[in-house]
Amino acid sequence: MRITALAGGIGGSRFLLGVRAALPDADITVIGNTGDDITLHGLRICPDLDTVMYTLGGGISTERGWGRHEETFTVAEELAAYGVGPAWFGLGDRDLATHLVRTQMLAAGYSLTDVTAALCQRWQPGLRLLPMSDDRVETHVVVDTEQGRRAVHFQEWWLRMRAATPAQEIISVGAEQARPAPGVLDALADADVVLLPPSNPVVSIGSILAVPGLRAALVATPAPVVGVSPIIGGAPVRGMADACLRAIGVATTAGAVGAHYGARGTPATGRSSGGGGTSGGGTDAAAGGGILDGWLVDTADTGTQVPGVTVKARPLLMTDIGATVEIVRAALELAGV
Ligand SMILES: C[C@H](OP(=O)(O)O)C(=O)O
Repeated sequence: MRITALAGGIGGSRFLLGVRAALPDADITVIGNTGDDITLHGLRICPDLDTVMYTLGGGISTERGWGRHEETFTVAEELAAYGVGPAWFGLGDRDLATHLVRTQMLAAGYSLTDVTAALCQRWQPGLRLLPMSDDRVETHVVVDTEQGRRAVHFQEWWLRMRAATPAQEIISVGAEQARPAPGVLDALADADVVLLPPSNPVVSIGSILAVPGLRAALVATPAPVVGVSPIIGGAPVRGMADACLRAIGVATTAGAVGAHYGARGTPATGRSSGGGGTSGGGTDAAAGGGILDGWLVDTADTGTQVPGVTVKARPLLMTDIGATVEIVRAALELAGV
């Protein structure tokens, strides 16, 4: 079976562990979010791609959910001693090696797709990890500060501001010019099933959908498309998705997020921009419309309805790998595969 999943970082990776365990023989392709990417100290850092790679490759810090296990932070401490920040970004020593390799390869002319494949040679995640685009797309957040309105990088808003400063707007800078990375559109067209893990619907899945052509490929694929709600009982399972949803005028409920994704082929209600949550991918709106055939919600949200979408309720907490496998099986059952 060919499974294609769109994924952010921590939530997406935990779900993917379940996909791999549920279907060890499946051909799994992951289209990873690169909107969180940032350049620090001259290094290109791809937090979500690395979280998928480390989690599936057994190198993740399971306590933190991001970065390497058995990590040290000597370089970050030395930088701080020079007064060089930002202190809010956790740059570990082991992790640094990944960014050095990536930056060196990008500078030598390799694409992010090639670099990601090369890094995965080491980690053997058991799936094909593709960046959503080889072109640079960065999520920026418009906030009001004492110095006035300004745009900050998503990482600064998420990590330094803890998403506590209301986002006036979330923008996918560069999305309109971005092209899907090689293999991305084929992975959607050739899939037997497409899964949307319980990743952040705005800054993870929304960023991926902001790449022109991605939404249209989801609408057009003959494969069923099933999503798993990241919202349970009116709150995000983890992360600060509520702050992101507020910014795009979508309520923090499983039903509202399902309607935001929308029934496949129909104009989705509640979707505030063509980019699927973030603005900047607006040119894709013409090819727009909803993307879901099925929507899995938690039993806390039993009774949720999304017009045109088959909704099923079951426990959605990914407490351990066994529970996650059962969620994946329910998603596949909903997809009818
Ligand atoms: C819900 C979210 O999942 P991600 O978008 O990182 O996959 C998170 O873990 O913050």
